[in-house]
Amino acid sequence: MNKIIELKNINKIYKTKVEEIHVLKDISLTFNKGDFVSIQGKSGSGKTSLLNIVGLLDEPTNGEIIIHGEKVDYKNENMKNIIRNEKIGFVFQFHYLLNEFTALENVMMPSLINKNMTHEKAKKKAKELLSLVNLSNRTKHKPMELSGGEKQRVAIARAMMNDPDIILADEPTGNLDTETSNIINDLFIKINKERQQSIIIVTHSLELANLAKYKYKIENGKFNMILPTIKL
Ligand SMILES: Nc1ncnc2c1ncn2[C@@H]1O[C@H](COP(=O)(O)OP(=O)(O)OP(=O)(O)O)[C@@H](O)[C@H]1O
Repeated sequence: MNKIIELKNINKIYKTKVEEIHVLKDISLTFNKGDFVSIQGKSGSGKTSLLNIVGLLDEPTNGEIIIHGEKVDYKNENMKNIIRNEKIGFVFQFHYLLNEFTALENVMMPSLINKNMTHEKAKKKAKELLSLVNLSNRTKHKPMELSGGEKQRVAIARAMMNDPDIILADEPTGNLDTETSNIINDLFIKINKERQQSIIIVTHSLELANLAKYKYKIENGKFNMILPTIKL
């Protein structure tokens, strides 16, 4: 198996003026290449906290993260930026597309920031990704001219621009109706199957969670695998 991300004894404690909230308690987990993982849990259980730690958007209070066999050094901003830009794609509940740019330019953005390919190559690749998410007919539209589901599909295409090993999605269908959510769900399955990209999804949607190969639930700061029900 090909380990992509390992979490070792991760704790997250938020300290406010009035209290300390111990959100994640000694969590150890491994994500492998091609894994499709869903994370469920009650509101406030720590799902986003965990995803932010996996995506290096936040630091754990203690514990280690190892990415491709290399321990993350939180003091090393350069290392964190490289991992965030090259190895991880993010999809959030809100699309965070830039309103002044077209769908095509939004998808190209990560590679323009990374400067890892020519403008022409980036354009070609962004077009291919928009075709993958069935939006070839919307490349010149700006976010205001797209529906909610279309915006989210552009955001997914953008997350894939740098060929990340892993896509982290936080409530990606949270703002969408059932029909549009199903389109997005199918898209995640397609990406995972055809491109072998690992996907970790935080969701309240049972439908989406149930598509995953590995299902977890966070309860009282602990991570528990939901085992398949065996019919006798
Ligand atoms: N920066 C912070 N400072 C203090 N407390 C925080 C901070 N961020 C999150 N928390 C608290 O940590 C807990 C976990 O938050 P988190 O956002 O991870 O939950 P969640 O499971 O994603 O919730 P939801 O499903 O509602 O989005 C919550 O009780 C929240 O109030």
